[in-house]
This record gives sequence, C-alpha cells and structure tokens, in this order.
Amino acid sequence: MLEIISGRSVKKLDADFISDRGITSHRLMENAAQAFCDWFEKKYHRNDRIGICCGHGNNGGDGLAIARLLWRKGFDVVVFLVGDHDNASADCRLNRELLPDKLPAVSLTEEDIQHIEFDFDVIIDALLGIGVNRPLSGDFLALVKRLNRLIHVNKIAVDIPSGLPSDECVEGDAFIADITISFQFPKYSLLFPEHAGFVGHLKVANIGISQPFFGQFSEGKYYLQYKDVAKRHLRFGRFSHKGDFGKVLVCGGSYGSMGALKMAATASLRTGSGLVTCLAPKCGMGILQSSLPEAQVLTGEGENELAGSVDSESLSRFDAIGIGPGMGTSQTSSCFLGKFLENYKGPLVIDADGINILAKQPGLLNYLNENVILTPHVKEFERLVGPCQNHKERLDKALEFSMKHGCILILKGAHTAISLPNGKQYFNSTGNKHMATGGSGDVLTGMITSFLGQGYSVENAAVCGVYQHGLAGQIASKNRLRGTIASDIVEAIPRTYILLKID
Ligand SMILES: NC(=O)C1=CN([C@@H]2O[C@H](COP(=O)(O)OP(=O)(O)OC[C@H]3O[C@@H](n4cnc5c(N)ncnc54)[C@H](O)[C@@H]3O)[C@@H](O)[C@H]2O)[C@H](O)CC1
Ligand SMILES: [K+]
Repeated sequence: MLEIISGRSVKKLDADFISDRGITSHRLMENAAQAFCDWFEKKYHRNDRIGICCGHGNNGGDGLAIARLLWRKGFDVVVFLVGDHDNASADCRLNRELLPDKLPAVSLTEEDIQHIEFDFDVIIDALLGIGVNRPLSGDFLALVKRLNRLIHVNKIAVDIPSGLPSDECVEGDAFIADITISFQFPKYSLLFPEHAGFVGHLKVANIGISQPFFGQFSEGKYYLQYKDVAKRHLRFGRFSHKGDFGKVLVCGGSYGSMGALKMAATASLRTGSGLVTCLAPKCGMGILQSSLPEAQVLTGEGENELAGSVDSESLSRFDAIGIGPGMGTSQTSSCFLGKFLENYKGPLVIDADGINILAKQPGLLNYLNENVILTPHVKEFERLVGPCQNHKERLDKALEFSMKHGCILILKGAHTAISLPNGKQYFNSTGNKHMATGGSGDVLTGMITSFLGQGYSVENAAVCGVYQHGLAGQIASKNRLRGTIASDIVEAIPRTYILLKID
C-alpha cells in the first residue's frame, strides 16, 4: 500500500532516505526526472513541441532535469524560467548548469508573459511543487493564468499542479493539468474533489524510495494498489459448496424504487454469494422474482414499504445483510430499521435511505458497532454529520465518526475513502467519472455484503468491495463512456476477478 504522507514530512523523508542510501539529493531528483521521462517517452512523439516551465525550487529543478533528459532523447524542448533564479535551490541551480548549451532556456518577466507566444503541443508545469506556501501572485500567477487559457495543448503537472498546497484546499489560482505525475505517492490534496479540475488524470511515479522508509512517517493514510487488494481475497478450494460462499440478505425497496434492491442483489450474486435473498415490501415480489430468478424473495408486512419487524432468529440464518437501497425514509421504514438494528448484530452494510434514517433518528447510531459498514455519498454523509466546508473537513469528520461509533465508514466519491475505527484511512485508486450514475452505490452495497457473507473481515470486505467496484466501473465504461449504467457495472464484476487472478 502506498503511504500518503503530508508535505511537511516529505523533506525529512527525503533527507533520511538520502543519508541512509548514501546518495545525493541530486540523485533523488534525477530518479524523479527519469521516472517522469520513462512515462513521457511512451506517450509522446519526438516531433511534439514541448515547453517546460520551471520555478526556482526543487520542482523547478525536476523540470530542468526533465528538459535535459528529454533533449538527450531527441525531443524538441524549450525551457521557460520564472521566479528568483538567483536564489534558486541548490539542486535547481545544479540542473540549470547541466542544461545543454543548445537547449533554449528563456527567463520570463511578468511583462514577457503577456506577449510571448506559446506554440506548443505539450506544456510541462514545474513551477511550484509541495513547497508552495502562499497563493500565486506576480509572474507565477500571470504565467499560470496564461497557460490555463491555452487550448489544444496537453498540459502535464510535475508532482502537483503549481499553486495547489499538498494537504489543504487551494486558495486562488492553480495550474489546470490534463495529467498530474506525482512522485512516489499521491499528495493528499490531489484526492480532493475540489481539485479534480486542476489534477486531471492522476498517475503516481515510483522514484525508488522504499516502503519501509515511508513506514516511519506513517500518518495512517494509504492509497490502495492492485497487489494490496489481491492478497486480501479468500481462496476457495475445489470442494467448496454454495454454503462456503455465504448466504446473504439484501433488504430494501419500496413502491417505485425496487430497482435499487434488484441491483444490489444482482451485484451480490455476481460477486460470488452462494445464496441471495431479497427482503422487500409485498409490491416487490413479482418484480424481483421475474427480474432476478437466481434470488429468493421474502416479503415483509408492508405493501409498498418495509414494515413491522423480522425476528432475530430469522435474521441470524444469514451470514451478512445489506440494508437501505430504495427503502424510503417514511415513519414506517424508520421503525422497520430500528427494530432490525435491535434484532440483528451480524455483519452488516447500511446504505442510502438506511443512512438517511440514521441521520433523522440519531438515537439509532447507538446500534453501530465493529460489524457495521456505512456507505454514504457526500450528501448522505453531511446529513449524518452536518455541513462541511470542504472535502478535507469531510475526510476528518469521516474518520472521527468511524472512531466514535466503532464502525467502518466508506465515503463514496472519486477517491472513495474508507475510514476505520483504528484511525486508518484508505483511499481508492480505481473508478472513473462514468460511474456517477444512478444505482452505482447499490452495486457497491451488494458487493460488500457479498464479501461479508463469504467470510471476509469487515476491513477486507470494505477494501475489496470498493476497489473491485471501481475496477468494474472502469471495465464497464471502456466502450460505453457516459452511456454506462449501473447494470453494466454489475455485468463487469466477474471480469474484475480475472484481472485480479482470483477464481
Ligand atoms: N520525494 C519527493 O517527492 C521528491 C520531490 N522533489 C521535488 O521537490 C518539490 C518540492 O521542492 P521545494 O523546493 O520544497 O518546493 P517548490 O519547488 O515547490 O518551491 C519552493 C520555492 O518557491 C517559493 N514559493 C512558495 N510559494 C510561492 C508562490 N506562491 N509564489 C512564488 N514562490 C513561491 C518558496 O519560497 C521556495 O523558494 C516536490 O514537489 C518535487 O517536485 C525532488 O525532486 C526530489 C524528491
Ligand atoms: K508543478
């Protein structure tokens, strides 16, 4: 797993790594530049015209090293220098001295920036990195604004788009990148939805700092990787039977919202559950039986919404339960949820209207425990904890909530955050914008419920569910783009197992 550490710890991390390995800071910068160029070379052509904008700190140093390496490989490169290069950082200065004589390097003043022509196919932003300590102004601001106005140019940020602080929300302007190549781990603020428009597509480049080094600086925040997820999966043997794959119950649905329950139940089946039962109001019987013949259907007391109660003995027959999709938030459904929480203490996912009911009846929060996973999207989360000013505050509150109530909280979004009661937070690296479609959350509920039913720990069910849900979204949207619907995500779940090499 990639540790996400704060900007203020990066300098110390670099210094410790350098002294431990007996290398120079220049070498580490060279590694960073090389990692960038290895990626760049695969994507761009020698006849692309490349402008590299370099500040006077180490981010600028990275830019200058990148310019030299690309030039040596035969790329058409021009360097623009901005900032106080008379007082540049040592490695920035050294890389400036190492620039080949023939490589054009132009110092820009605020005045030049307004008039100079930027006729490039690619702009590389190495103006400011994690050392930014104030909003952009002067020549930096002028250049960033100018670059942001350029069209038909591919814009790439080195480490972080210039102007974005590494751990906080931006104030003022920042470089708008199509792609951000962040070194070693994604800087925390690159995961904020407020910054999505600046970051573009996020890639992480390994610059050779080993994981044990990160361990010493751990702040309990991690970016999920393929291999971290694969190893959390349980393996089933040749003689496994459907009982081993778990019996799960998905509860919810109401008149006009039965599709949500159907989606969750189908996702449980596609994730591998041995037996899936739906518990719905009476109006759901025909719909569910005919649209999902593989599932069993139980109906509760209510005609159009879940009503009354189910005794604890009946509930204890299931290995895991998911509750909430499409259930509505009426008084009747709220009473149903209250009685359900009183009677069921096993592995549980609460989603959608289940969460909305908890928000309306905070007394029910007392039923949360270490077996429970909550999966709110941003609006549901704010109903639960109150309005937040920005995503950073949301993430802090999510962790607080999880620690206070002893349950797992999954805050859904572009980099879904899984908060654990032990204070750790995992950030998802899979998924894309095409998953922002009705029913996508119900699919996640079904997947996590399925993993719980298969005997995964709550943490592993949450991690595998979130990661694989994103992967299924990527597969589903590959040839459908904005035409992707939630059922396509369900259909793609089996292929995530192929990618993860898990049968
Ligand atoms: N392990 C790694 O991740 C490595 C990262 N590297 C790169 O180094 C930068 C961080 O470098 P640093 O010198 O600390 O900071 P900056 O380059 O961002 O520049 C700081 C410099 O700029 C001044 N400054 C701050 N804010 C502003 C502003 N708004 N306007 C103008 N000037 C500003 C500040 O006073 C300093 O003088 C990291 O992001 C990576 O790109 C290394 O290459 C090695 C490994
Ligand atoms: K940058």
